[in-house]
This record gives sequence, C-alpha cells and structure tokens, in this order.
Amino acid sequence: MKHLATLNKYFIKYKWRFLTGLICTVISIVFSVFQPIMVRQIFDLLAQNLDNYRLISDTGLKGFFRAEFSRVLAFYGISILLFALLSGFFLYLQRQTLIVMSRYIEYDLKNEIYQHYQVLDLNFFKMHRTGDLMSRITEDVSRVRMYVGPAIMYATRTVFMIVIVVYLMIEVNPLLTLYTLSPLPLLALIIYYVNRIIHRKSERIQAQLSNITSIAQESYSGIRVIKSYIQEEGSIKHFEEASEAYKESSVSLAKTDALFQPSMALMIGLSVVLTIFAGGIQVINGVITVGNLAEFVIYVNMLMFPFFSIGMVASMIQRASASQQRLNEFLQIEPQIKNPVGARNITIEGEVTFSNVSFTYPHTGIQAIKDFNLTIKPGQKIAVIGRTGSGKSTLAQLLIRMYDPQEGAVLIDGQDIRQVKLESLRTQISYVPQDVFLFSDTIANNIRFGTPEAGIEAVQTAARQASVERDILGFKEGFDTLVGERGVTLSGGQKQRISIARGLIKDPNLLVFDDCLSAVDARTEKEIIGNLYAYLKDKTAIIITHRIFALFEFDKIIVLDDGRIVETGTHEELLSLNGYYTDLYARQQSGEEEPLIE
Ligand SMILES: Nc1ncnc2c1ncn2[C@@H]1O[C@H](COP(=O)(O)OP(=O)(O)OP(=O)(O)O)[C@@H](O)[C@H]1O
Repeated sequence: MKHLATLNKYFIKYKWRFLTGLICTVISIVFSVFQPIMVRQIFDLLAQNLDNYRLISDTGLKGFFRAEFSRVLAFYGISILLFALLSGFFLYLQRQTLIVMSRYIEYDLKNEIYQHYQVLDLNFFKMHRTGDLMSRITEDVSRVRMYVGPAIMYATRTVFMIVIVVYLMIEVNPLLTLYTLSPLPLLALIIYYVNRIIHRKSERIQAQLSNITSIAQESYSGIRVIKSYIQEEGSIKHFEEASEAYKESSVSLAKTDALFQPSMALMIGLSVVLTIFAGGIQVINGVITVGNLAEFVIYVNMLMFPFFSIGMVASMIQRASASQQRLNEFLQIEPQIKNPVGARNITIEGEVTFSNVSFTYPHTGIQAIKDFNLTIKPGQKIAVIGRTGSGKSTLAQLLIRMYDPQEGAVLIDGQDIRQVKLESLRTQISYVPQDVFLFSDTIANNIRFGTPEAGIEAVQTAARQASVERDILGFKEGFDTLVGERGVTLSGGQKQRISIARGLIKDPNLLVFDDCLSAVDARTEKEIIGNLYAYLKDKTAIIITHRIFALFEFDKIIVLDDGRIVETGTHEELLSLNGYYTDLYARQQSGEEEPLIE
C-alpha cells in the first residue's frame, strides 16, 4: 500500500473532482436506502389493514378502503421510483467524477513516465528490454488506474453502503442482522481468491497473446528469409504451438469464469434463505413485522455487491501496488548523463580534444577506449579507421555525451563537455549514426527531424548534398512520401542518405559520420564524398569508416585497434609506415576487403 502513496499528489491535484465524487457516492446511497424503508411501510400497512378490510361487509366502505389503498400504494410507488431516479442520477455523477478523474490521472502518469524515458540515458535503455519499457507505460499504468478509479469508487461505495445499511438493520433487529450477514464475509473471501485466480490466468493469457503477436510480427518482417530458406512449415508449427498454449489457458479461464457467477448466486441465495428463515421465526415470535422481513431481504441484496467488491477491490489494490512499486523504482532512476549545476551554453567552433580518455561500458564491463589522446583543430577532417569492435563508434558516443568516460575528459573548444548544457552541445553537433532509424513519417519530416523549423528548400538542399534528392523525386509523392510500414520501403542506401541529409540540414560546425556509407554503392559514395567536400569546407568532421577513402584528403587518419591509436598520419604517411593501414589498403585493392573508393 505504501507504494500507492505516491499517487496522493494526483488526488490533491484533482481534489474537487475527488470530493464531489465522494459526496455523490454518499448521496446516491442515502437515496437508495429509502426503497427498503418504504417497502417495509407498505408491507406493514397492508398487513395491519388487510384483516379489517376482509371483515368489512359494507361494499361502500370496501370501495372507500380500496381507493384509499390504491392512493397510498401509488404514492409509495411514485416515491420509490423518484428515489431510485435520484440515486441513479448521483450514481451517474459519481462515475462521471471518479472514473473521469482516473482517466486524467492515467493521462498524467503516462506523460510523466514518457518524459522520464526521454531524460534517461542510453545505458538505461541498453539494460532494459523494450517489452518491459512498453509494459510500464501500458499495463502498469492501467493497473494503477484501476486503483485511482474503480477501486476507490467501489471501496467508498462499499464502506458507506455497509455502514448505512448495517446501521439500519441493527436498528430493526441486531440478532437477525447477525444471521443475515454471517455468509457475507465468506463471500468476500471467496471472491478475493477467485479474482486472484482469474487475474493470474488472465495475465498468463496476456503474455501468451503478446508472444503470438511477436511471432506473427517477426514472421511478417522476416518473410523473405522464411521463404528463401523454405521454413514455412516450421514457422506454421511454431505459431501453432504458441496458439495451442494460448487456447489451453483461455479454456481454463473460461472454466473458472463459469464458476464465478453461479457461486455468487449461491451465496446470495443462501443469505436470502437465512434471512427469510431466521426472520420468519422472528415474525412469528412477534419480534419484527412482515415489513421488516421484506426490508431485510432488500438490505441483503443491497449488501451483496459491496461485499462482493471487497474481494475485487482488495485484489485490484494489490495489483496496483505492485505496478506502482515498479513505476516508483523507475521514476526514481536518475539519469547519469545530465546537466551539471551551473551548466554553460557553448558556441562550438570545432576544436575537439580527447584527453587521456578511458571508457568501459558499465553493464558489460567491456573496455572500449583505453587512454586515448587526440586533438582535432577547427576545420580539420579526421578519419577514424579500424577493424570491427575497435572502439570507433564509442568515440562518437563519448563526443555527443551519450556516455561519460570513467577517466580523462572530452573537451570541445577547450571546455569539458560535462560542464556544458546537453541541449547546447547536441544541437551544435550533427551525428549520423551507424544504425539508421527513420520514423513513420514523410521523408521531408524525417530529414528536418532535428530542425523542425526548416523549410522545404533547406530539406531539398540537404537531400541534394546527401545525393538522395534524385531518388526522392522518383517517388510519386516526392518529399511527402511516407516512410516505413504505411509508406514506401526504402533501400538500405536510401535510408543511409536520408539519415545523412538529416545531419547536414542542421549545418553545424562539428559533424560525426559513423560508418554511414556502408550500404551505398561506389558511384554514389563518390558523389556524396564530392558533395561533402564542399559542404565540410570550414567545418570540423570526424568520419568513422571501415574503408579507406583515398580520394578524400583527410588532415589526419587515425587507425584504432582495441580502443587505442595504433597508427596516425595522412594517407601517404600511413602507407609509408607499412603497418595495419598499408595492409588494409593492400587488401582493399586486391578486393579481399571491401573495395577501395577511387
Ligand atoms: N552499448 C554497448 N554496450 C556494451 N558494449 C558495447 C556497446 N557498444 C559497443 N560495445 C563494445 O565496445 C567495443 C567497441 O565497440 P564499437 O561499437 O565502438 O566498435 P566499432 O569500432 O565502432 O565497431 P564497428 O566497426 O563494428 O561498428 C566492442 O567490443 C563492443 O562489443
């Protein structure tokens, strides 16, 4: 329960709705208890006067009696109807306030979680599975909503209903109250356990359903691989197995569900029988009236749902508490990469220094960069080359502060980037990552992703510089073509070039290209490099690559191996060293490695 205390801030935020909801609950209950009271009065009136009526032989008097009875019955009938309407109206208001409040809280909570996801650093996302992250914002929030909405509503209703009705019952006869209420706690207990079983089974079904969905999703995405390896049969079998498990669980849930309603009816029937039996004896003994007995039968029915909801609410609260605990733990995670106190803005000129930098990925313990030193002057073009896993991308990640080094510092224009405002740093560096990611949006919006204010001319220029404009204009909708599932399927090279255009449109002084030409053909690569030459004229650029671009005159080429610089120099200087670079160059030329671009 203590975990749910975090939600109190929302009850305070929506205090007026909350209070109105509680008041409406009480009013609705008060109006509803008039019904049994009036039924009692009618029964007693009839019981008291029926004998007298039968004894009257005078037809005129009989007619008068009957008319009088009809009038009284009509009055009670209309009153009961009126009170039922009023009770129903306030019930409506209660739902309008409390359930609507729970939807507002759900909205706030989802936003709070999403905002927290946005501030958390890369390390967090590496350590958690996407499914887990998704379920926080969907399942956990919806369970918590069940607490702030329905659970609170049912709990308040239950408390007030039990207090008011039991008070009225005791007023009539405490002993009969005891008899009548005796099966009800048992009912609450049974409901609680049955509910837990139902939820456990529902959760299993939910997990199996999402398994089926992922299997289907994966097979749609991988349909080309499935078909080319003739694995259709295997894929069908895999799906059938998952479906079978889902079916078994669903049938099992249906069986439990089927028991639920009849057990409820049995409990209600038991209570009514007990009331009539014990109450009948009390009536014969003259302790209570026939009206009281009728009144009690209605009370028992009125108490059924509240007792039933005790079990339901208890299990709702339990589940919400577990979910809120998960949410609290998550919301308390502080991002490791954040703005320090007194963070400064920076206007990047383009000087980059790695000073004795060592970095180990925290969750794997892999040391990717070891005592790394490098200075890049403003306007210089640097190539970082090295075999796979040598630490090239890690350098880029450190430069845009996706991670902080454990030792040493990364400086831009002489300032330690840990002292600079993150937004200021990242808006002035264009980073084109190795893994391209395009959003399900138009090509134009994908290009202007980091600069939403950019006009279509700027988008077109960036596309031209990235040598992708021709491809885009070839699509029917041009720059308005939708990308992804709802739109066209782009080739790997087209995606890479759109991603490059996204980096170029920012027009910063410092750019990092992380192996982002791997999927384009040699001719296009040459074209892009030609365009980049002009574009990068006064800018600082770090180009991470597997391949040697002999055409591009780099100020410095750095050869990285196992997180360390093993060779450094210009193309000619490195060739004269007869080392790793020469070897790579020779292999590229002989076609053993990827081809040399010339
Ligand atoms: N997010 C990560 N978490 C843990 N370890 C990582 C992560 N990214 C990279 N590594 C590890 O750090 C080392 C350097 O990886 P990095 O991606 O920097 O190499 P790279 O030279 O860019 O390789 P490639 O050319 O294949 O992209 C590798 O051993 C890799 O397994």
